[in-house]
Parts: sequence; C-alpha cells; structure tokens
Amino acid sequence: MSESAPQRPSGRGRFITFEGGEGTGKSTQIKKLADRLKAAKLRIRVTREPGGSPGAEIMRHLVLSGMGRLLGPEAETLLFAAARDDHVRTVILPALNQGTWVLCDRFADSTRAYQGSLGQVPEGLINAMQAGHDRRSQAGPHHHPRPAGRDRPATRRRAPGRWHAGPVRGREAELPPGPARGLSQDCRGRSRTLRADRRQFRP
Ligand SMILES: Nc1ncnc2c1ncn2[C@@H]1O[C@H](COP(=O)(O)OP(=O)(O)O)[C@@H](O)[C@H]1O
Ligand SMILES: Cc1cn([C@H]2C[C@H](O)[C@@H](COP(=O)(O)OP(=O)(O)O)O2)c(=O)[nH]c1=O
Repeated sequence: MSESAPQRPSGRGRFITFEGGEGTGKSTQIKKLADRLKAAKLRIRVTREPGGSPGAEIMRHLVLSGMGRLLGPEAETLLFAAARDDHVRTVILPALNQGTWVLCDRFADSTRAYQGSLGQVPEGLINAMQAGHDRRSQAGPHHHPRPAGRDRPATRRRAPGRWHAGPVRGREAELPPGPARGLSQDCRGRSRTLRADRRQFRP
C-alpha cells in the first residue's frame, strides 16, 4: 500500500476487496484502510460477503448454516450468486455511483477459491455468474485470468466422497489444499491484485 494519501476520485467510487483465509487479517486491514481513507476525506462504505445487504444477510445465514452442503456445491454457488446479486444491486453500485469507496470483506475470489478450487464447481458456472454481476454493474468486466494449467474442463466430475468446500468456518486447517492457498495462487500475476504478507501488514 502506498504511503501517500489517495487522491480524491472524480465521479465514481472505487471497489476494493479483501481476500484471504479465515483469520488472516482481512478485517484488520479493512479497518486500517477505512481510517486512512476517512482521514483523506473520502466517503467510504465497509461491507462483506456473504451478506452486506438485508437480503444477502438472510442468504448468509442459509449458506453458513451448512444448507449448501445438503444441496451440493453447484446449488450452493447459486446461493452465493443470489446473495451477491442483491448486495451488488442494492449496496455496492449505489454507493459507487455516489462516489463512495467500497471496501468489501471477501468477494468473487472467495467463490473461485472455495467453490471453484475446493468445491470443484466448473469454472464455466462461476464465470457465468460473474458475467451476470459485471453486466448489471456496467463497471466493465472483472478479469479473472487463471494461471496456466489450472483451467478445468466444465465437465470434470468431483471424485466420489471428495470434501465439498463450501463455507467452512473454522475448518480450513483440516484441509490439505486450503482455500488460502487457492486464493494466493489465484492472485499471482494479476495486475488488479496486491498480495499482502501479514508480517508486513501489522494490525
Ligand atoms: N498482520 C498481523 N499479524 C499478526 N496478527 C494479526 C495480523 N493481522 C491481524 N491479526 C490478528 O489476527 C486475528 C484475526 O484477524 P482478523 O482481521 O479478524 O482476520 P479475518 O478478518 O481475516 O478473519 C485478530 O486477532 C488480529 O488481531
Ligand atoms: C464470499 C464467499 C465466502 N465463502 C466462505 C468463506 C468463509 O468460510 C465463509 C465466510 O465466513 P466469514 O466468517 O465471513 O469469513 P472470515 O472467517 O474469513 O471472517 O464463507 C465461500 O465459500 N464462498 C464465497 O463466495
């Protein structure tokens, strides 16, 4: 993060998402950045996923209750999509259109890591879901280039009995190919991401 104060944007606000495994310091860094932006006289809105709007908070209870596990990873991904749609339409876009900077605790990269990389939901479904949000936001596409060799055919099946990722609060340590690793691999080589090492980004 730059040490100089951010410039006041003209027109639209900026959308900044914080991604990482559980307890990696996302909320801590959001608070720090929010304080800096407020000091620079920028309007900010802090929000989170799943949730962030009244409708999406109801969906949050559903997905974090483990209901997604009963339905299966594809259906669970659609629950996340429905929650995100409400959040984007009713909170994020109106704020950005008013020039507010939006800081969001988790967003689309969590879906790619938890449902995509871990749950093995076909990339095509996740891309289609993201394309819908991009279309509605008219903010230009969110680019999600994937490192070479990580693309999967949409038809690939999960091995029987394979662990279904989903929202797994408190269980990341049990997982060999953890979501945090998926997130960190996913962000490599992307110009839109900044990788933050918690040793450098203290509370
Ligand atoms: N850079 C850091 N180094 C060490 N501990 C940290 C760091 N950032 C946050 N913490 C601590 O780790 C815990 C989880 O941080 P939190 O910001 O709530 O994570 P998250 O929002 O990703 O779940 C908190 O107790 C916090 O004080
Ligand atoms: C946004 C999102 C979250 N999740 C998961 C990640 C977390 O396990 C859970 C959200 O829990 P939460 O308590 O908000 O996260 P954290 O512990 O990092 O503060 O939902 C998905 O599986 N897919 C998604 O698209």
